[in-house]
Amino acid sequence: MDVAVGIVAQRNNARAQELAQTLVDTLEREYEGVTTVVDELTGAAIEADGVPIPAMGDREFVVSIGGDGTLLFVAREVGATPILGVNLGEVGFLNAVAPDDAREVVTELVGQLRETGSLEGRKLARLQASGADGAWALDPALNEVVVHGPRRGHGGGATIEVEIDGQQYTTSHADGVLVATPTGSTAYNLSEGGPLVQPTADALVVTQMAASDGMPPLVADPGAEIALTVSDTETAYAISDGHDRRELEPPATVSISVADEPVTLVGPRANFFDALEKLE
Ligand SMILES: NC(=O)c1ccc[n+]([C@@H]2O[C@H](COP(=O)([O-])OP(=O)(O)OC[C@H]3O[C@@H](n4cnc5c(N)ncnc54)[C@H](O)[C@@H]3O)[C@@H](O)[C@H]2O)c1
Ligand SMILES: Nc1ncnc2c1ncn2[C@@H]1O[C@H](COP(=O)(O)OP(=O)(O)OP(=O)(O)O)[C@@H](O)[C@H]1O
Repeated sequence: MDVAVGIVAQRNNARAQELAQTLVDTLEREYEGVTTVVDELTGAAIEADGVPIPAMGDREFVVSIGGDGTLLFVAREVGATPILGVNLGEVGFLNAVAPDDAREVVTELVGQLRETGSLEGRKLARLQASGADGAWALDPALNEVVVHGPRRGHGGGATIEVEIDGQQYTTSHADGVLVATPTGSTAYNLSEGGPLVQPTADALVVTQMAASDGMPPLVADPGAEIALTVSDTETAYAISDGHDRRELEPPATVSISVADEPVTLVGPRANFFDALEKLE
């Protein structure tokens, strides 16, 4: 079969752009029937034609070269298209492949596609967050959805009630409340005292942020319908993966549950316990 591969390099990162060039050269020169396309910024840097990243949605897979932020960004843009994460960032928790191994892994994936017509991927759950009656929705979150008051710290919080499947879990004054996926458990959730979750576990985590009268972080059923109601403040925000942000008009309720469409990662799986060392 013909194979089409998308490649996104972290912007302003010459090393990432060079690796993108190497992958383009390797795949286009050494393999017949394989086409590559890069994103617009990478294209400008390596003097190739680039396409908007959402247009890579019809590729067999997309290579994200950069840090965790770049992978989160690519995942937002390409939806269900499988992603291979190559780590050129500082933490690189979501990206299992080292730059020196990228060529080999990419060619292996192309080989697999040609032999079997498909790729074995791992599905990572995302969260959907929406306002009352579905009036608005955030981009699906791979890490977490945060609802917080006007700002972090003294005097910046709000009262936030947490309901799980219609039952109250806790109400407290807090900087915010976050709902994390297993993937996101090692990110913001960890800084706020939430538990680490093994990536193969099917669960959601609800963690209060600097609550004055809080409850322990809760590991919730993946099917849970979570409602966060924010009050006693002029403004508040709901944020997906630190990027897609919605200003709320309190009192306001944000409904959070597992999204229909997961992210699919391909390539070698990072060893979770080894990867934890990166967080220290
Ligand atoms: N205090 C905090 O820990 C804090 C505050 C804000 C945002 N964040 C995280 O940053 C994410 C957005 O990432 P970005 O790179 O666009 O922003 P960013 O540039 O602010 O990076 C935040 C850091 O989080 C790391 N990170 C992201 N996802 C991770 C994961 N699943 N496991 C371990 N580390 C991870 C990144 O490598 C980076 O070091 C948000 O989803 C949130 O989880 C963390
Ligand atoms: N090729 C690109 N085209 C457009 N925007 C990009 C591109 N690459 C990265 N970005 C933007 O940069 C952000 C990610 O970069 P960020 O500085 O957070 O680095 P990172 O991948 O997390 O690496 P590090 O770990 O070094 O911080 C994305 O959210 C996106 O907005």
